[in-house]
Amino acid sequence: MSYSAGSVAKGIGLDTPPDLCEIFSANVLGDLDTEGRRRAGGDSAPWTRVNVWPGDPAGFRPVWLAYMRAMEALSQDLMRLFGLALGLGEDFFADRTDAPVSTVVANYYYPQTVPPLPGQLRKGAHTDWGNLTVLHQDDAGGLQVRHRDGGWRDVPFVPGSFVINIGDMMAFWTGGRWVSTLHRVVNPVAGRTGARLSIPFFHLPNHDASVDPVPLPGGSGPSVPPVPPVQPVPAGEPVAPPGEGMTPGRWYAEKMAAIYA
Ligand SMILES: O=C(O)CCC(=O)C(=O)O
Ligand SMILES: [Fe+2]
Repeated sequence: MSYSAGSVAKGIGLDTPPDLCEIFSANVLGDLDTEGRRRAGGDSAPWTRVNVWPGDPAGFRPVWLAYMRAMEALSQDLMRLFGLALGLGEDFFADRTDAPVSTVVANYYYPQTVPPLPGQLRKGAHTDWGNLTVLHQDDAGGLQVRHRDGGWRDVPFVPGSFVINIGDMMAFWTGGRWVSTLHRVVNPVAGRTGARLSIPFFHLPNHDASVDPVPLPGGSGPSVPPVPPVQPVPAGEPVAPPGEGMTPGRWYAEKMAAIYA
């Protein structure tokens, strides 16, 4: 049921050793029949795979399905707020997100009993690929976000709360006005071997929605200086605007391919 998590930092061009993390993953489309999944865009797309559920513990599958439904509804509410915040109206994203290919993941950061390799983290620096991420984290600590001043800030555990990350799609749609949060999970201090668990829900648009920048009231483009890239990321921003013909589906598939290469 678990496998190597690959290296998420490869998604922004960093060549790092594998993340010290195991993953369980399920997609909102993964329980549809073959035809339902195929309609979501091509046989090889990652979100057209069948969900594989463990039989043990009993009740695992219905709990996760209910959680995915609740997270999808919360994410849709947030997208309506995003539309209002951008001056586009609450329904602006509706037809771009009415057949979402969202994914839920459980990240199990196992106890570290041997020293990490140079450059190896629980999860390397990356941005999330969707519209937004609703992240549940436990109190073990280690999640950090990149700050405009070039440093990293700890994201504290706040009981009963979620962490919301802006993803690549919001950065594309807003022409960089909203920044796709660069983040990572650092290793526990030497000798502290405790595990960590986090559960991000990656809210994705329709696989074939347009990701071209939309004209924003007040003008598009960055309103704040870009976050400095993590060295040795190639020059430019961590998330470069996609070329012609990019779709969320292709962006997601290409990032996945880089991460698990
Ligand atoms: O474990 C965390 O707190 C963050 C996980 C994460 O960034 C991810 O899975 O994309
Ligand atoms: Fe992430």
